[in-house]
Amino acid sequence: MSILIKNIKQLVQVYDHNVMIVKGEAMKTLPVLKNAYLYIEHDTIIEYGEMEYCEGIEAETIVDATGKLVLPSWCDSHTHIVYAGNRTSEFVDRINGLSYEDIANRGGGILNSAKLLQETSEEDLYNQSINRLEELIRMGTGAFEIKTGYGLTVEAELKMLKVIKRIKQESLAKITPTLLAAHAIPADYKTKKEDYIKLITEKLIPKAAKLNVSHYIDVFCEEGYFDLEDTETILKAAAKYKMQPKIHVNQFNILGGVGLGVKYNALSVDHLEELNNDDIEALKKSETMPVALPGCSYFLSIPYTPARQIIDAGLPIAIATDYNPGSAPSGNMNFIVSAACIKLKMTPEEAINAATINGAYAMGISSMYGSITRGKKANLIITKPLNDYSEIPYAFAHNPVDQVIINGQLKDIKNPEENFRI
Ligand SMILES: N=CN[C@@H](CCC(=O)O)C(=O)O
Ligand SMILES: [Zn+2]
Repeated sequence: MSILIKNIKQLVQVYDHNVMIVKGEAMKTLPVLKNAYLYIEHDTIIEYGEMEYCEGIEAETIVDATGKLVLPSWCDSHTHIVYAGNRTSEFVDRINGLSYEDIANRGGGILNSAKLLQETSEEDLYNQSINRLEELIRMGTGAFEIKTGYGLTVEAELKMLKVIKRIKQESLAKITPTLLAAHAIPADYKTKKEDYIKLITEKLIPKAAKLNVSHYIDVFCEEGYFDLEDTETILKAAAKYKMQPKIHVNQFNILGGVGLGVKYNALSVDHLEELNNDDIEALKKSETMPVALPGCSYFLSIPYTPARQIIDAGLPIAIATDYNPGSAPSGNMNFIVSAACIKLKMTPEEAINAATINGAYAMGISSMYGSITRGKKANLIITKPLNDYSEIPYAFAHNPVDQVIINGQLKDIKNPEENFRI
């Protein structure tokens, strides 16, 4: 199977060498080829160049992209897309004045989603989750990290892992599973948190490792959830099974989770709505990707991650949706790219770098995803007619996507019958 896309107005994020990460000042650059073609065979980007060099190239499918842009699919490195039902009643409670913390303190929040998930069959959970995922493929996302964390029992966490495994096997999208082993303390363990941590380290992690689905471990390191010591205990237990940390830190309070993540060679530290100089200094000495989640800040009306401080310190940053039922019930990366510009004061170049190559890095897949590079996977967005890539974040809440190519397959996203499964 081969596809030739011709007359591309801007071929965005195009690299001759295999870029893995973009940091600091370099994030201001987004390499673009104007009036270009792109040639794909099977699932792989084979060649690209200016239209004058396209002569003689033949393909089974020809796409005329006159007036349109082509860029790598969004790489969403932080989602909780596998969940049951929703939490609209808490949404209304918050409108009426309760905080996220108030809701959690009265037994709602994550515990609410866990109860629903425990009562939901594996099949139903799979169907709810894959439907959400496919809606997002239509909006341009081609790679997703998916966390467990709404199980809160060994059995329900393993059910989540099995659902993620099935999505990974069946979807054309690239899936990176993460075991969010410690997301909240279940009501039964309220006065015996140590016992719950033992359950995680002695039962859940070994059983999850046996399933061999996830190579990443996550903990919600936060006041009222898991403190620094708990987090370290869990990261140590997971390290025995070679699970690398990707952790929730600094959402509401700074506990030292960034430094701890760096100490355990975290692939990413996510949220960072609160951040201090020690955190910046720790990140400077690391290979860890800071990840901002502007959809969560928007939905909960909490501070936005200080992305300028991070980038101006020479660091990289990725942006992701945090798609979940409690703090960010949207997985629309187009909105996240806009919010990064409007609220985090990132330039369009920085935001697109953060949503593509750096998002891929935060999932450990940037050698194959996140840029238009020969040999990388053909996961692409073909936009509606646009003059420039900066119109993507500018027209916030618009959908710039016209067609997608996912794992080398051209998809008609306007057709409700279109399928995105292998
Ligand atoms: N903060 C921890 N976990 C999710 C929210 C979970 C929920 O409220 O259901 C987050 O990343 O925001
Ligand atoms: Zn999250």
